[in-house]
Amino acid sequence: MSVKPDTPLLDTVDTPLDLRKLKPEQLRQLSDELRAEMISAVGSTGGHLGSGLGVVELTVAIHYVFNTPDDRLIWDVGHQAYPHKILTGRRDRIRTLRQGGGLSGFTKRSESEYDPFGAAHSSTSISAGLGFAIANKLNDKPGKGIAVIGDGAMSAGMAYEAMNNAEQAGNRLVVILNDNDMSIAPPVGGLSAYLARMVSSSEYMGLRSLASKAMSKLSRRAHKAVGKAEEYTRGMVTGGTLFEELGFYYVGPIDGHNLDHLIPVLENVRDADEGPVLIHVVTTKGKGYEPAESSADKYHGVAKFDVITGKQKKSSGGPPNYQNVFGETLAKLAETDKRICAITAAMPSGTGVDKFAQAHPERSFDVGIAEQHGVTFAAGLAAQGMRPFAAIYSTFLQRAYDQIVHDVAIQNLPVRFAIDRAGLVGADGATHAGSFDVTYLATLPNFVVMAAADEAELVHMTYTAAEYDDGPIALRYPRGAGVGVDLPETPQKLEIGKGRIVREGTKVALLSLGTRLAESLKAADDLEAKGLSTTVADLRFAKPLDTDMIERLMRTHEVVVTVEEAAIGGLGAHVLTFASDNGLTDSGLKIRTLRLPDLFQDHDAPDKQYDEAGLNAPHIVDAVLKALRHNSAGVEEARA
Ligand SMILES: Cc1ncc(C[n+]2csc(CCOP(=O)(O)OP(=O)(O)O)c2C)c(N)n1
Ligand SMILES: CC(=O)[C@@H](O)[C@H](O)COP(=O)(O)O
Ligand SMILES: [Mg+2]
Repeated sequence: MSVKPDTPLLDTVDTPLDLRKLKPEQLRQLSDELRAEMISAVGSTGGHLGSGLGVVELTVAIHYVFNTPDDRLIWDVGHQAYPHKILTGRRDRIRTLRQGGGLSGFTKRSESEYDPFGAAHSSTSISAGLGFAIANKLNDKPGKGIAVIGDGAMSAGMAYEAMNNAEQAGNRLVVILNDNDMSIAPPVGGLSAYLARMVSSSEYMGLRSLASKAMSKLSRRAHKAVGKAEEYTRGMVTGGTLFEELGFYYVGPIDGHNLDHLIPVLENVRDADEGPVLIHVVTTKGKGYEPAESSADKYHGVAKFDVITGKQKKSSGGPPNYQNVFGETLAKLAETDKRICAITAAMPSGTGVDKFAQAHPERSFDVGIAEQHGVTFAAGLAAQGMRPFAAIYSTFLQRAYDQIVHDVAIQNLPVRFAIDRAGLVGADGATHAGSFDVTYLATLPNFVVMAAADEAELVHMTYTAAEYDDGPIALRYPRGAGVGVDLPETPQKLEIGKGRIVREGTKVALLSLGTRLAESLKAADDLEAKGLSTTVADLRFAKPLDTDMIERLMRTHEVVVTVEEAAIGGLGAHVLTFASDNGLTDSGLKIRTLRLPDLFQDHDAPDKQYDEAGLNAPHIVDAVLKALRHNSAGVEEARA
């Protein structure tokens, strides 16, 4: 348990209206208390820590200077918005963050009028901010769009698409680039290097005298204030920055922890007649909490932790997680197969690609938050004879759907998709759930779609994908620990489109795809105990289906139930289509499809989410009994 900090000043602030009553000289104390409160809260819940710590002063300054909620403040990704939540009427629930029924770990429209736009996937803030700004302009309403976007999020194409369009917003759009020189991992690529040069270049520092030139492009009022602004900013870059070329007035870089710098610069920008403006703010991820500042990932995402020591309460021991199994298996395969490459879109540790990178740095590519580019890059590699694995979370792969269809599937290129975070993910909630990939991939001609039932299957599927050169192939697996089966010494090449019978019965057949296999086996035990002989098949492939096996089971069993951690339109839909196309439903066969519900499920513990989804063993049993019109004891009910 973390002790709640003493926060006398913060206790007087429930919303930004209270904050704006404070004197500027009180904001330092308020920020310190806000930081302590955030550390204490995340210590007791776990969650995203480093990013929020880095924007404490920025959060205070924005709400102090701008007229939120009428000025529409949009936090990119939203993982840094905990201090914002504390200052916008949600402090009383801050220790429910990411818990079932509690506050979301991201911004969410239904939570507060101070969250005008929901987020969690990155790089949407400038587009949305532009939308708010233009809507207000068209309706002659006051209110700017203020987008706060990190240097990592700035690597995505969408940010540039938005900036390319931003001029029409004029001074109603303010972009604040929060540059902490970190993504989840250290940031990559030319843009990151460019920002680092902007911040550190001695040439630039020597050009301070040109500050007034840059600032004079803003309003006359701002021009008058330029002396003050110049004094408070660390300097200004001459014209010609990338952002200026895109039509922004660039201001910065400024020290994002120094309120004496932040407040007057934000005031100037608020009052400027011209725009759009981009303020380049330099911060430190994890600021003000030593264990975070000194950790390699700056405590991006943490388990519950002891505030004094910073030690996280992570469970040790137990089965290896799927990510490590994938990364290590691929690294091993790549020792003898020089064509294997791995691609991650800014999630090297999350996907296990870091394991591959340690062994094969020259064949490992972190493309930044750029899933679309990552997929087409993989397509190019595949077209040139390489064996690329694009290791991307299911939810983030949604971004690259046209690239999947147009660049990969239509050209039938053998890109291997290692689809991580398949199924429900727990505390990150609906935005991060891997619900749709089976549906969106298995509908595409040429695709092979596999789902691992356990970590040993993941080894086999990784190998199978590596060896498959006939077209695109995907393997999906969930977040976290495996089920504890032995890992094979030698991976097997699976026959494409063939499932396996795990347990043979006669009356009920459960067709499982993915890690619901364990629940299906539990359900089978229960059904057997009720006298219902049950077959359990691990289909392995959503596409191509093992039609021989499915037809045999349909012809020999009374009830067939599909079970998958995927939305409607996945395995169940394909099995039903096959059955009806082939007349297998014409003679009284009972088919039921268990899948994720047709709604966006809120964050909670994964097992509870699966309970809510109706995908645990009791739900499978229930579906069978209902199909057979048996009561819960397995006794057949009289028909009306
Ligand atoms: C489309 C998409 N891809 C990947 C992620 C995973 N992700 C969340 S935060 C983050 C790093 C963001 O870095 P930055 O914008 O610099 O923010 P910081 O955490 O440094 O404050 C990544 C890669 C995501 N949320 N959305
Ligand atoms: C904000 C974000 O998108 C990531 O930080 C995400 O929360 C990571 O999720 P995992 O913990 O499953 O890697
Ligand atoms: Mg960053």
